[in-house]
Amino acid sequence: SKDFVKGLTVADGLNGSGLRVLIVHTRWNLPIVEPLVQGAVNTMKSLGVSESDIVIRQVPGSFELPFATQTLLASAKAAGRPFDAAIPIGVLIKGSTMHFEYIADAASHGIMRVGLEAGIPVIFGLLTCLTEDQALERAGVGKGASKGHNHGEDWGMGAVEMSLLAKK
Ligand SMILES: O=c1[nH]c(NC[C@H](O)[C@H](O)[C@H](O)CO)c([N+](=O)[O-])c(=O)[nH]1
Repeated sequence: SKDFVKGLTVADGLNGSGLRVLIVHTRWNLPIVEPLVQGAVNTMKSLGVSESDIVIRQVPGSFELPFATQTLLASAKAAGRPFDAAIPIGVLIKGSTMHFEYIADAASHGIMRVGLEAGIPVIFGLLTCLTEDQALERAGVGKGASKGHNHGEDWGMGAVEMSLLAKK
């Protein structure tokens, strides 16, 4: 039976073999970012993507994700080893100032623009949470009994699906 997670169903026939995927993740909120990265990697490997075709790089925070994704996609293409998709991963947790809103807005618009301009699917791997507990649950490491659902898995699946869509 297909996993049904809030409107997300597993697309049929997702074969990721031969795809190259870039993951750029933040060091901010790393204890939550790490399980998200692992969830994306494990899901992509389960869909046939080779571990050696998954390149993982890191940046300080979410505000740096658009630039890093843009420049790494461009340099891989220039080197003749283009990526089929990119998954920028960051966790924004609302603090006591408006910093969160400005970064969340800038990073989300930036990430969207990078994908459209590069013509390469860029998955929205940003958690924008009001509390740390919300973020932990969405990384599948919640403190409650359920532990939540690791959204990194959805992002890995989306990267494979969108790569195949772009190749058709
Ligand atoms: O990834 C994050 N970066 C954050 N700030 C750093 C920002 O992304 C940049 O790295 C920094 O402003 C330097 O450019 C965060 N907060 O400030 O709350 C946050 O929650 N998450």
